[in-house]
Amino acid sequence: MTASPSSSWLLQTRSLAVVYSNGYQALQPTSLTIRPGEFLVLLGASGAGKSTLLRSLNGLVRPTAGELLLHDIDHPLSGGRALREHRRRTGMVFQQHHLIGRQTVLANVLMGLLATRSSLRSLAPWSKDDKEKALSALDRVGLIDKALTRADALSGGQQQRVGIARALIQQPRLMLADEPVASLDPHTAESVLQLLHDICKTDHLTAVVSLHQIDFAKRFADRIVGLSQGRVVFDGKPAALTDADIQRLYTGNVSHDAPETHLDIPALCAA
Ligand SMILES: Nc1ncnc2c1ncn2[C@@H]1O[C@H](COP(=O)(O)OP(=O)(O)OP(=O)(O)O)[C@@H](O)[C@H]1O
Repeated sequence: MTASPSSSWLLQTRSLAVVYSNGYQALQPTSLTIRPGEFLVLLGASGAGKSTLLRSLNGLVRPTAGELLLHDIDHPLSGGRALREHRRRTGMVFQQHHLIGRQTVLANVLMGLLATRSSLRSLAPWSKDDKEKALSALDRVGLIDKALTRADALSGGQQQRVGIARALIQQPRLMLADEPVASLDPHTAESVLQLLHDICKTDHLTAVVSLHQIDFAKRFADRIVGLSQGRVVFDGKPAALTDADIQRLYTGNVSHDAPETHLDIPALCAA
């Protein structure tokens, strides 16, 4: 099913579910509608299913049931041209950056263009235009002066900025960021997340970002989707997230009959 180009939604999951090959159901049937330009943060304890949901949005994890709908591409996860087109327009930012350490920063950013090219074209050398695009992406993340530095000579925060530039060069409309600041110190994490947020807002990109830091989620998200044991247990604006919701998210305590576990919520928020 396809909606009109002026659609008020970019993507929808309809009862999307994932059972891994060992039989574990990491994502229960999940239906979400994600609007263009929305900065959506996925929260939940370790193992709640955040990465599984996020990666199923571009087929890095294959859903075993349900559907993913895009407003302008039919059956985006069906493979072939539809999946290629969906991935071409989807930037990914990973916790561990996945940079090639011995290559320059510029070369790493150019790698982002591979997602947009046929395998034949990707054998050709980078053009002047390609390099200008890469430098422009580096400029946006404040690293143009590091273009010719080896990637492994950068700090963790700088490497993550390169990861953002590599995603940006694809000119995506959807950004999927899987715990993009989990391995950074709190100050660097905040500046990298602020940058990602600002770029998404300026370019009107839709973002789905998994995070562990509740305070960042509250500050940056337009909408928080909270997962517990593969199920959505919260979906709303940051201001609507209560201490009880947080408790439920981080204890997996979805049953009202289950014994309560008390968490130090202020400490969690500040972590
Ligand atoms: N390839 C796999 N095969 C089997 N089980 C898996 C696989 N990948 C993840 N899981 C399991 O699925 C559940 C959800 O994992 P997922 O990585 O989506 O959680 P998460 O919320 O992103 O966790 P974290 O915050 O620790 O990254 C976990 O119990 C995990 O062990």
